[in-house]
Amino acid sequence: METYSLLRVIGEGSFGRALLVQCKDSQEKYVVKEIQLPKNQSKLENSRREAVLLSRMKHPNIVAFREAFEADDLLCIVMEYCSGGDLLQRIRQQKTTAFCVDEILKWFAQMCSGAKHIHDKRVLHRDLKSKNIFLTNNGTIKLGDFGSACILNSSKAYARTYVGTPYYVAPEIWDNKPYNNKSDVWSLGCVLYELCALRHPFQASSWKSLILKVCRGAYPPLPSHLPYELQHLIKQMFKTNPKDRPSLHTILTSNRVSKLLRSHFPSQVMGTEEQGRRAGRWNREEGKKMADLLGAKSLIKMSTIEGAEFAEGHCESREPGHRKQWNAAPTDTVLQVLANASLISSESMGTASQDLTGLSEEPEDSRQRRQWERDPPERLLSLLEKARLRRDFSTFIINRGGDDLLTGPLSQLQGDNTDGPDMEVVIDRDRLEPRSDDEDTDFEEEFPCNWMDEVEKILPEH
Ligand SMILES: Nc1ncnc2c1ncn2[C@@H]1O[C@H](COP(=O)(O)OP(=O)(O)OP(=O)(O)O)[C@@H](O)[C@H]1O
Repeated sequence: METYSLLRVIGEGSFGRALLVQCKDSQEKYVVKEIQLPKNQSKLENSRREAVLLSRMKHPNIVAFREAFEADDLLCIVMEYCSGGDLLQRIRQQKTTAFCVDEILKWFAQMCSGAKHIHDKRVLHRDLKSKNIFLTNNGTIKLGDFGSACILNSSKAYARTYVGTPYYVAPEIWDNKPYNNKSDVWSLGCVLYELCALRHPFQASSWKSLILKVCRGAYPPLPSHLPYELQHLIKQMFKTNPKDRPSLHTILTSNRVSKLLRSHFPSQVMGTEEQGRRAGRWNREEGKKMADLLGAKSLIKMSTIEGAEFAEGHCESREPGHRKQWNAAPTDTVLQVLANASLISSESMGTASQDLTGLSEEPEDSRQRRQWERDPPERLLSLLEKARLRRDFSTFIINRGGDDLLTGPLSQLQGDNTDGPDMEVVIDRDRLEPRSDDEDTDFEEEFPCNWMDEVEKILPEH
Protein backbone atom coordinates (compact mmCIF):
# COMPACT_ATOMS: atom_id res chain seq x y z
CA MET A 1 0.00 0.00 0.00
CA GLU A 2 3.09 2.25 0.28
CA THR A 3 2.96 2.57 -3.52
CA TYR A 4 -0.30 4.52 -3.27
CA SER A 5 -1.55 7.53 -1.39
CA LEU A 6 -5.14 7.53 -0.19
CA LEU A 7 -7.35 10.22 -1.72
CA ARG A 8 -10.72 9.26 -0.22
CA VAL A 9 -13.06 6.45 0.71
CA ILE A 10 -15.61 6.02 -2.08
CA GLY A 11 -17.79 3.31 -0.65
CA GLU A 12 -18.23 0.98 2.24
CA GLY A 13 -20.01 -2.34 2.34
CA SER A 14 -20.02 -5.52 4.35
CA PHE A 15 -17.02 -6.75 2.32
CA GLY A 16 -14.90 -3.80 3.49
CA ARG A 17 -14.13 -0.46 1.83
CA ALA A 18 -13.52 0.88 -1.67
CA LEU A 19 -10.79 3.53 -1.70
CA LEU A 20 -9.71 6.02 -4.32
CA VAL A 21 -5.91 6.08 -4.35
CA GLN A 22 -3.14 7.66 -6.42
CA CYS A 23 0.01 5.88 -7.50
CA LYS A 24 2.96 7.82 -6.07
CA ASP A 25 5.10 7.18 -9.16
CA SER A 26 2.72 7.57 -12.08
CA GLN A 27 0.14 9.85 -10.42
CA GLU A 28 -2.55 7.56 -11.94
CA LYS A 29 -5.70 7.11 -9.89
CA TYR A 30 -6.95 3.63 -8.97
CA VAL A 31 -9.63 2.04 -6.84
CA VAL A 32 -8.52 -0.29 -4.07
CA LYS A 33 -11.16 -2.68 -2.88
CA GLU A 34 -10.39 -4.00 0.58
CA ILE A 35 -11.85 -7.36 1.49
CA GLN A 36 -11.71 -8.70 5.03
CA LEU A 37 -10.00 -12.09 4.89
CA PRO A 38 -11.69 -14.78 6.97
CA LYS A 39 -9.74 -16.47 9.74
CA ASN A 40 -10.92 -19.83 8.51
CA GLN A 41 -8.27 -21.17 6.11
CA SER A 42 -10.80 -23.13 4.06
CA LYS A 43 -12.69 -19.92 3.23
CA LEU A 44 -9.58 -17.99 2.24
CA GLU A 45 -9.58 -19.14 -1.35
CA ASN A 46 -13.20 -18.20 -1.59
CA SER A 47 -12.43 -14.62 -0.62
CA ARG A 48 -9.69 -14.47 -3.22
CA ARG A 49 -12.14 -15.44 -5.94
CA GLU A 50 -12.97 -11.89 -6.99
CA ALA A 51 -9.31 -11.00 -7.46
CA VAL A 52 -8.58 -14.24 -9.30
CA LEU A 53 -11.48 -13.83 -11.70
CA LEU A 54 -10.97 -10.11 -12.31
CA SER A 55 -7.29 -10.69 -13.04
CA ARG A 56 -8.26 -13.09 -15.82
CA MET A 57 -10.44 -10.56 -17.60
CA LYS A 58 -8.69 -8.30 -20.08
CA HIS A 59 -11.19 -6.36 -22.08
CA PRO A 60 -11.83 -2.70 -22.86
CA ASN A 61 -15.31 -2.94 -21.33
CA ILE A 62 -14.28 -4.60 -18.09
CA VAL A 63 -12.67 -2.73 -15.20
CA ALA A 64 -8.95 -3.44 -15.58
CA PHE A 65 -7.20 -5.35 -12.82
CA ARG A 66 -3.86 -3.87 -11.75
CA GLU A 67 -2.66 -5.96 -8.83
CA ALA A 68 -3.78 -7.66 -5.64
CA PHE A 69 -1.94 -8.03 -2.38
CA GLU A 70 -2.64 -9.08 1.17
CA ALA A 71 -1.84 -6.84 4.10
CA ASP A 72 -2.68 -7.86 7.65
CA ASP A 73 -6.03 -9.56 7.31
CA LEU A 74 -7.11 -7.58 4.25
CA LEU A 75 -7.07 -8.55 0.62
CA CYS A 76 -6.55 -5.42 -1.51
CA ILE A 77 -7.57 -5.50 -5.16
CA VAL A 78 -6.20 -2.56 -7.13
CA MET A 79 -8.22 -1.78 -10.23
CA GLU A 80 -8.90 0.87 -12.81
CA TYR A 81 -10.75 3.94 -11.53
CA CYS A 82 -13.89 4.82 -13.49
CA SER A 83 -14.31 8.51 -12.85
CA GLY A 84 -17.67 8.72 -14.65
CA GLY A 85 -19.37 6.88 -11.75
CA ASP A 86 -21.86 4.06 -12.14
CA LEU A 87 -24.73 3.73 -14.58
CA LEU A 88 -27.37 3.83 -11.84
CA GLN A 89 -26.18 7.29 -10.80
CA ARG A 90 -26.10 8.30 -14.47
CA ILE A 91 -29.70 7.12 -14.97
CA ARG A 92 -30.84 8.95 -11.85
CA GLN A 93 -29.18 12.17 -13.04
CA GLN A 94 -31.43 12.09 -16.09
CA LYS A 95 -34.54 12.47 -13.90
CA THR A 96 -37.20 12.41 -16.64
CA THR A 97 -35.07 13.28 -19.67
CA ALA A 98 -34.74 10.25 -21.92
CA PHE A 99 -31.31 9.15 -23.13
CA CYS A 100 -30.89 9.43 -26.87
CA VAL A 101 -31.05 6.13 -28.70
CA ASP A 102 -27.45 6.51 -29.93
CA GLU A 103 -26.18 6.66 -26.37
CA ILE A 104 -28.27 3.67 -25.30
CA LEU A 105 -27.05 1.60 -28.21
CA LYS A 106 -23.42 2.53 -27.74
CA TRP A 107 -23.50 1.61 -24.04
CA PHE A 108 -25.48 -1.55 -24.66
CA ALA A 109 -23.08 -2.81 -27.34
CA GLN A 110 -20.17 -2.16 -24.99
CA MET A 111 -21.75 -3.92 -22.02
CA CYS A 112 -22.65 -6.95 -24.15
CA SER A 113 -19.15 -7.03 -25.50
CA GLY A 114 -17.66 -7.02 -21.97
CA ALA A 115 -20.15 -9.62 -20.72
CA LYS A 116 -19.48 -11.85 -23.71
CA HIS A 117 -15.79 -11.79 -22.85
CA ILE A 118 -16.69 -13.01 -19.35
CA HIS A 119 -18.83 -15.82 -20.75
CA ASP A 120 -16.14 -16.76 -23.23
CA LYS A 121 -13.87 -17.29 -20.24
CA ARG A 122 -16.47 -19.71 -18.84
CA VAL A 123 -17.37 -17.34 -16.03
CA LEU A 124 -20.78 -15.99 -15.02
CA HIS A 125 -20.93 -12.50 -13.54
CA ARG A 126 -24.22 -13.13 -11.68
CA ASP A 127 -24.65 -9.58 -10.45
CA LEU A 128 -24.95 -7.45 -13.57
CA LYS A 129 -26.88 -4.31 -12.69
CA SER A 130 -26.57 -0.62 -13.43
CA LYS A 131 -24.83 -0.12 -10.08
CA ASN A 132 -22.03 -2.49 -11.10
CA ILE A 133 -21.55 -0.96 -14.54
CA PHE A 134 -19.18 1.99 -14.58
CA LEU A 135 -18.32 4.81 -16.94
CA THR A 136 -14.89 6.26 -17.63
CA ASN A 137 -14.36 9.98 -18.12
CA ASN A 138 -14.71 9.51 -21.88
CA GLY A 139 -18.02 7.66 -21.49
CA THR A 140 -16.78 4.10 -22.06
CA ILE A 141 -18.65 1.32 -20.27
CA LYS A 142 -16.74 -0.90 -17.83
CA LEU A 143 -18.29 -3.91 -16.11
CA GLY A 144 -17.12 -4.22 -12.53
CA ASP A 145 -17.69 -5.97 -9.22
CA PHE A 146 -16.77 -9.61 -9.69
CA GLY A 147 -17.61 -10.37 -6.07
CA SER A 148 -20.48 -12.62 -7.13
CA ALA A 149 -18.91 -14.14 -10.22
CA CYS A 150 -18.36 -17.85 -10.53
CA ILE A 151 -16.77 -20.29 -12.90
CA LEU A 152 -19.13 -22.40 -14.96
CA ASN A 153 -19.36 -26.04 -14.00
CA SER A 154 -17.03 -25.48 -11.12
CA SER A 155 -18.56 -26.84 -8.00
CA LYS A 156 -21.82 -28.32 -6.93
CA ALA A 157 -21.84 -25.85 -4.02
CA TYR A 158 -22.86 -23.21 -6.52
CA ALA A 159 -25.91 -25.11 -7.59
CA ARG A 160 -27.60 -24.38 -4.31
CA THR A 161 -26.78 -20.75 -4.15
CA TYR A 162 -27.34 -17.83 -6.42
CA VAL A 163 -25.92 -14.46 -5.57
CA GLY A 164 -27.82 -11.66 -7.17
CA THR A 165 -29.87 -8.54 -6.77
CA PRO A 166 -33.59 -9.36 -6.57
CA TYR A 167 -34.67 -6.86 -9.20
CA TYR A 168 -32.21 -8.25 -11.75
CA VAL A 169 -32.62 -11.95 -11.05
CA ALA A 170 -33.92 -14.14 -13.89
CA PRO A 171 -37.08 -16.26 -13.53
CA GLU A 172 -35.17 -19.54 -13.58
CA ILE A 173 -33.45 -18.59 -10.31
CA TRP A 174 -36.77 -18.04 -8.57
CA ASP A 175 -38.15 -21.18 -10.14
CA ASN A 176 -35.32 -23.29 -8.78
CA LYS A 177 -34.14 -24.18 -12.27
CA PRO A 178 -30.50 -24.37 -13.32
CA TYR A 179 -28.89 -21.05 -14.04
CA ASN A 180 -26.46 -20.31 -16.79
CA ASN A 181 -25.10 -17.69 -19.19
CA LYS A 182 -28.67 -16.70 -20.11
CA SER A 183 -29.33 -15.55 -16.53
CA ASP A 184 -26.72 -12.81 -17.09
CA VAL A 185 -28.51 -11.94 -20.36
CA TRP A 186 -31.73 -11.36 -18.42
CA SER A 187 -29.92 -8.98 -16.05
CA LEU A 188 -28.47 -7.06 -19.00
CA GLY A 189 -31.99 -6.85 -20.41
CA CYS A 190 -32.99 -5.14 -17.15
CA VAL A 191 -30.15 -2.63 -17.55
CA LEU A 192 -31.10 -1.98 -21.18
CA TYR A 193 -34.70 -1.42 -20.14
CA GLU A 194 -33.57 1.01 -17.43
CA LEU A 195 -31.62 2.99 -20.01
CA CYS A 196 -34.66 3.11 -22.27
CA ALA A 197 -37.37 3.82 -19.71
CA LEU A 198 -35.43 5.39 -16.78
CA ARG A 199 -37.15 2.93 -14.48
CA HIS A 200 -36.75 -0.71 -13.62
CA PRO A 201 -38.79 -3.20 -15.68
CA PHE A 202 -39.96 -5.19 -12.67
CA GLN A 203 -40.89 -2.86 -9.85
CA ALA A 204 -42.62 -4.22 -6.81
CA SER A 205 -43.14 -3.56 -3.15
CA SER A 206 -43.07 -7.18 -2.08
CA TRP A 207 -41.17 -10.30 -2.93
CA LYS A 208 -44.37 -11.94 -4.08
CA SER A 209 -45.20 -9.21 -6.52
CA LEU A 210 -41.63 -9.03 -7.80
CA ILE A 211 -41.29 -12.78 -8.33
CA LEU A 212 -44.68 -12.93 -10.01
CA LYS A 213 -43.79 -10.17 -12.45
CA VAL A 214 -40.37 -11.64 -13.20
CA CYS A 215 -41.66 -15.18 -13.68
CA ARG A 216 -44.35 -13.95 -16.05
CA GLY A 217 -41.92 -11.63 -17.80
CA ALA A 218 -44.52 -8.89 -17.35
CA TYR A 219 -43.09 -5.41 -17.75
CA PRO A 220 -44.66 -2.07 -18.69
CA PRO A 221 -44.39 -1.13 -22.37
CA LEU A 222 -41.39 0.90 -23.41
CA PRO A 223 -41.72 4.50 -24.58
CA SER A 224 -43.14 4.35 -28.07
CA HIS A 225 -40.51 6.60 -29.66
CA LEU A 226 -37.94 3.81 -29.33
CA PRO A 227 -37.16 1.89 -32.51
CA TYR A 228 -39.00 -1.35 -33.04
CA GLU A 229 -35.73 -3.33 -33.11
CA LEU A 230 -34.83 -2.11 -29.63
CA GLN A 231 -38.24 -3.07 -28.28
CA HIS A 232 -37.93 -6.45 -29.97
CA LEU A 233 -34.47 -6.98 -28.49
CA ILE A 234 -35.73 -6.32 -24.94
CA LYS A 235 -38.62 -8.70 -25.51
CA GLN A 236 -36.17 -11.42 -26.53
CA MET A 237 -33.94 -10.78 -23.52
CA PHE A 238 -36.98 -11.13 -21.24
CA LYS A 239 -38.01 -14.53 -22.56
CA THR A 240 -38.86 -16.45 -19.42
CA ASN A 241 -37.46 -19.66 -20.82
CA PRO A 242 -33.68 -19.24 -20.96
CA LYS A 243 -33.57 -21.50 -24.02
CA ASP A 244 -35.55 -18.86 -25.92
CA ARG A 245 -33.37 -16.02 -24.67
CA PRO A 246 -30.54 -15.06 -27.00
CA SER A 247 -26.97 -15.52 -25.85
CA LEU A 248 -24.66 -12.52 -25.96
CA HIS A 249 -22.98 -13.96 -29.00
CA THR A 250 -26.33 -14.20 -30.75
CA ILE A 251 -27.21 -10.62 -29.78
CA LEU A 252 -23.89 -9.25 -30.95
CA THR A 253 -23.97 -11.13 -34.22
CA SER A 254 -27.62 -10.55 -35.03
CA ASN A 255 -28.58 -8.63 -38.12
CA ARG A 256 -31.24 -6.83 -36.13
CA VAL A 257 -28.72 -5.27 -33.76
CA SER A 258 -26.25 -4.36 -36.47
CA LYS A 259 -29.10 -2.90 -38.52
CA LEU A 260 -30.15 -0.86 -35.52
CA LEU A 261 -26.63 0.44 -34.99
CA ARG A 262 -26.24 1.25 -38.67
CA SER A 263 -29.47 3.18 -38.74
CA HIS A 264 -28.50 5.20 -35.69
CA PHE A 265 -24.94 6.05 -36.59
CA PRO A 266 -25.33 6.57 -40.31
CA SER A 267 -23.48 9.83 -40.74
CA GLN A 268 -20.49 8.68 -38.75
CA VAL A 269 -20.38 5.25 -40.28
CA MET A 270 -21.16 5.73 -43.91
CA GLY A 271 -21.55 8.48 -46.44
CA THR A 272 -25.11 9.68 -47.02
CA GLU A 273 -25.09 8.48 -50.61
CA GLU A 274 -24.28 5.03 -49.44
CA GLN A 275 -26.93 4.96 -46.73
CA GLY A 276 -29.95 4.41 -48.88
CA ARG A 277 -28.22 2.05 -51.23
CA ARG A 278 -26.63 -0.27 -48.76
CA ALA A 279 -28.90 -2.00 -46.34
CA GLY A 280 -26.56 -4.84 -45.67
CA ARG A 281 -22.95 -4.94 -44.75
CA TRP A 282 -20.17 -2.85 -43.37
CA ASN A 283 -16.89 -2.71 -45.17
CA ARG A 284 -13.60 -2.48 -43.35
CA GLU A 285 -13.53 1.31 -43.21
CA GLU A 286 -17.09 1.50 -41.90
CA GLY A 287 -16.26 -1.18 -39.37
CA LYS A 288 -13.34 0.87 -38.08
CA LYS A 289 -15.50 3.97 -37.82
CA MET A 290 -18.17 2.10 -35.93
CA ALA A 291 -15.65 0.62 -33.54
CA ASP A 292 -14.21 4.08 -32.88
CA LEU A 293 -17.69 5.32 -32.22
CA LEU A 294 -18.37 2.54 -29.78
CA GLY A 295 -15.39 3.51 -27.68
CA ALA A 296 -12.70 1.34 -29.15
CA LYS A 297 -10.34 4.30 -29.31
CA SER A 298 -9.56 4.00 -25.67
CA LEU A 299 -8.61 0.45 -26.35
CA ILE A 300 -6.15 1.30 -28.98
CA LYS A 301 -3.89 2.57 -26.22
CA MET A 302 -4.46 -0.48 -24.08
CA SER A 303 -3.89 -2.81 -26.97
CA THR A 304 -0.59 -1.21 -27.73
CA ILE A 305 0.48 -1.79 -24.16
CA GLU A 306 -0.84 -5.32 -24.15
CA GLY A 307 0.99 -6.26 -27.28
CA ALA A 308 0.17 -7.95 -30.46
CA GLU A 309 -3.60 -8.23 -30.76
CA PHE A 310 -4.24 -4.77 -32.07
CA ALA A 311 -1.33 -5.00 -34.47
CA GLU A 312 -2.72 -8.27 -35.74
CA GLY A 313 -5.92 -6.59 -36.74
CA HIS A 314 -4.66 -3.31 -38.02
CA CYS A 315 -1.20 -3.45 -39.47
CA GLU A 316 -1.36 -4.02 -43.14
CA SER A 317 2.23 -5.09 -43.35
CA ARG A 318 5.26 -4.96 -41.12
CA GLU A 319 7.67 -7.16 -42.95
CA PRO A 320 7.81 -8.08 -46.59
CA GLY A 321 6.27 -11.46 -47.18
CA HIS A 322 4.41 -11.38 -43.85
CA ARG A 323 1.27 -9.52 -44.61
CA LYS A 324 -1.21 -9.17 -41.75
CA GLN A 325 -4.75 -9.59 -42.99
CA TRP A 326 -8.21 -8.56 -41.95
CA ASN A 327 -10.95 -11.10 -41.88
CA ALA A 328 -11.67 -12.27 -45.36
CA ALA A 329 -15.41 -11.98 -44.81
CA PRO A 330 -17.03 -8.55 -44.69
CA THR A 331 -17.57 -7.22 -41.20
CA ASP A 332 -21.30 -7.68 -41.09
CA THR A 333 -21.94 -7.91 -37.41
CA VAL A 334 -21.41 -5.72 -34.39
CA LEU A 335 -19.18 -8.31 -32.85
CA GLN A 336 -16.87 -8.37 -35.83
CA VAL A 337 -16.74 -4.64 -35.93
CA LEU A 338 -15.77 -4.49 -32.30
CA ALA A 339 -13.33 -7.33 -32.62
CA ASN A 340 -11.61 -5.85 -35.63
CA ALA A 341 -10.82 -2.63 -33.87
CA SER A 342 -9.79 -3.76 -30.48
CA LEU A 343 -8.42 -6.19 -28.06
CA ILE A 344 -11.90 -7.57 -27.93
CA SER A 345 -10.23 -10.52 -28.65
CA SER A 346 -8.78 -13.03 -30.68
CA GLU A 347 -11.17 -15.28 -28.73
CA SER A 348 -14.29 -13.51 -29.91
CA MET A 349 -13.11 -13.44 -33.45
CA GLY A 350 -13.06 -17.19 -33.53
CA THR A 351 -16.83 -17.25 -33.30
CA ALA A 352 -17.64 -14.05 -35.09
CA SER A 353 -17.87 -15.41 -38.57
CA GLN A 354 -20.82 -17.66 -37.83
CA ASP A 355 -23.80 -16.56 -39.85
CA LEU A 356 -26.48 -15.96 -37.24
CA THR A 357 -29.32 -13.94 -38.52
CA GLY A 358 -31.90 -13.47 -35.79
CA LEU A 359 -32.21 -13.07 -32.10
CA SER A 360 -34.14 -16.15 -31.23
CA GLU A 361 -32.93 -18.59 -33.76
CA GLU A 362 -32.22 -21.53 -31.55
CA PRO A 363 -32.43 -24.78 -33.46
CA GLU A 364 -35.86 -26.31 -33.21
CA ASP A 365 -34.56 -29.41 -31.47
CA SER A 366 -32.83 -27.43 -28.72
CA ARG A 367 -36.09 -25.66 -27.99
CA GLN A 368 -37.80 -28.97 -27.59
CA ARG A 369 -35.17 -30.36 -25.29
CA ARG A 370 -36.74 -28.97 -22.17
CA GLN A 371 -40.23 -27.79 -21.54
CA TRP A 372 -40.49 -24.72 -19.38
CA GLU A 373 -43.11 -24.40 -16.74
CA ARG A 374 -44.99 -21.22 -17.52
CA ASP A 375 -46.53 -20.88 -14.08
CA PRO A 376 -44.71 -18.93 -11.43
CA PRO A 377 -43.84 -20.84 -8.28
CA GLU A 378 -47.22 -20.32 -6.64
CA ARG A 379 -46.37 -21.99 -3.38
CA LEU A 380 -43.35 -19.78 -2.92
CA LEU A 381 -45.39 -16.74 -3.81
CA SER A 382 -48.01 -17.48 -1.22
CA LEU A 383 -45.30 -17.99 1.39
CA LEU A 384 -43.70 -14.70 0.56
CA GLU A 385 -46.92 -12.77 0.29
CA LYS A 386 -46.31 -10.53 3.25
CA ALA A 387 -42.57 -10.25 2.99
CA ARG A 388 -41.61 -6.77 1.92
CA LEU A 389 -38.75 -5.88 -0.35
CA ARG A 390 -36.18 -3.67 1.27
CA ARG A 391 -32.72 -2.71 0.13
CA ASP A 392 -33.84 -4.15 -3.16
CA PHE A 393 -30.96 -2.88 -5.24
CA SER A 394 -28.43 -4.64 -3.04
CA THR A 395 -26.88 -8.01 -3.64
CA PHE A 396 -28.34 -10.98 -1.76
CA ILE A 397 -27.63 -14.61 -1.49
CA ILE A 398 -30.57 -16.58 -2.81
CA ASN A 399 -30.03 -19.91 -1.20
CA ARG A 400 -31.88 -22.69 -2.92
CA GLY A 401 -31.35 -25.38 -0.37
CA GLY A 402 -30.17 -25.92 3.16
CA ASP A 403 -31.43 -24.18 6.25
CA ASP A 404 -30.96 -20.57 5.42
CA LEU A 405 -33.06 -19.76 2.42
CA LEU A 406 -33.33 -16.33 0.84
CA THR A 407 -30.69 -14.76 2.97
CA GLY A 408 -31.15 -11.05 2.58
CA PRO A 409 -34.23 -8.95 3.09
CA LEU A 410 -36.06 -11.69 4.90
CA SER A 411 -33.40 -12.28 7.48
CA GLN A 412 -31.52 -8.98 7.53
CA LEU A 413 -28.63 -10.85 9.09
CA GLN A 414 -26.29 -11.24 6.22
CA GLY A 415 -26.38 -7.71 4.80
CA ASP A 416 -24.68 -7.38 1.46
CA ASN A 417 -22.25 -10.18 1.95
CA THR A 418 -22.04 -11.68 -1.50
CA ASP A 419 -19.85 -14.60 -0.67
CA GLY A 420 -21.82 -17.80 -0.74
CA PRO A 421 -21.11 -20.51 1.76
CA ASP A 422 -18.07 -22.65 1.12
CA MET A 423 -17.69 -21.86 -2.51
CA GLU A 424 -14.63 -23.33 -3.95
CA VAL A 425 -12.35 -21.66 -6.44
CA VAL A 426 -11.15 -24.23 -8.89
CA ILE A 427 -9.06 -22.85 -11.67
CA ASP A 428 -9.42 -25.26 -14.49
CA ARG A 429 -7.59 -24.16 -17.59
CA ASP A 430 -10.01 -25.97 -19.91
CA ARG A 431 -12.95 -24.09 -18.51
CA LEU A 432 -11.19 -20.79 -19.02
CA GLU A 433 -10.59 -21.53 -22.66
CA PRO A 434 -12.64 -19.30 -24.93
CA ARG A 435 -15.65 -20.77 -26.67
CA SER A 436 -18.93 -19.66 -28.02
CA ASP A 437 -21.56 -18.78 -25.43
CA ASP A 438 -24.23 -19.84 -27.81
CA GLU A 439 -25.23 -22.96 -26.00
CA ASP A 440 -26.58 -23.03 -22.48
CA THR A 441 -24.38 -24.43 -19.78
CA ASP A 442 -26.45 -25.20 -16.76
CA PHE A 443 -25.60 -25.79 -13.19
CA GLU A 444 -27.55 -28.95 -12.57
CA GLU A 445 -28.29 -29.75 -8.97
CA GLU A 446 -26.77 -33.03 -8.04
CA PHE A 447 -29.10 -33.53 -5.11
CA PRO A 448 -32.17 -31.46 -5.82
CA CYS A 449 -34.01 -30.51 -2.69
CA ASN A 450 -37.41 -29.06 -2.16
CA TRP A 451 -36.41 -25.60 -1.08
CA MET A 452 -39.97 -24.47 -0.61
CA ASP A 453 -40.23 -26.80 2.38
CA GLU A 454 -37.32 -24.84 3.74
CA VAL A 455 -39.13 -21.52 3.20
CA GLU A 456 -42.06 -22.81 5.14
CA LYS A 457 -39.78 -23.71 8.04
CA ILE A 458 -38.22 -20.28 8.25
CA LEU A 459 -41.46 -18.35 7.80
CA PRO A 460 -43.64 -19.81 10.57
CA GLU A 461 -45.93 -16.79 10.57
CA HIS A 462 -47.17 -17.68 7.10
N1 LIG B 1 -13.57 0.73 -10.42
C1 LIG B 1 -14.33 1.65 -9.83
N2 LIG B 1 -14.31 2.94 -10.23
C2 LIG B 1 -15.09 3.87 -9.62
N3 LIG B 1 -15.92 3.61 -8.60
C3 LIG B 1 -15.97 2.34 -8.16
C4 LIG B 1 -15.20 1.30 -8.75
N4 LIG B 1 -15.48 0.14 -8.11
C5 LIG B 1 -16.39 0.43 -7.16
N5 LIG B 1 -16.70 1.75 -7.18
C6 LIG B 1 -17.63 2.45 -6.29
O1 LIG B 1 -17.27 2.09 -4.97
C7 LIG B 1 -18.41 1.84 -4.16
C8 LIG B 1 -18.32 0.44 -3.57
O2 LIG B 1 -18.44 -0.47 -4.64
P1 LIG B 1 -18.59 -2.05 -4.52
O3 LIG B 1 -18.86 -2.60 -5.86
O4 LIG B 1 -17.38 -2.56 -3.87
O5 LIG B 1 -19.82 -2.26 -3.54
P2 LIG B 1 -21.36 -1.86 -3.73
O6 LIG B 1 -21.62 -1.59 -5.16
O7 LIG B 1 -21.66 -0.78 -2.76
O8 LIG B 1 -22.04 -3.21 -3.25
P3 LIG B 1 -22.96 -4.26 -4.09
O9 LIG B 1 -22.09 -4.82 -5.18
O10 LIG B 1 -23.35 -5.26 -3.06
O11 LIG B 1 -24.14 -3.52 -4.62
C9 LIG B 1 -19.62 2.05 -5.06
O12 LIG B 1 -20.11 3.36 -4.83
C10 LIG B 1 -19.07 1.97 -6.47
O13 LIG B 1 -19.81 2.81 -7.35
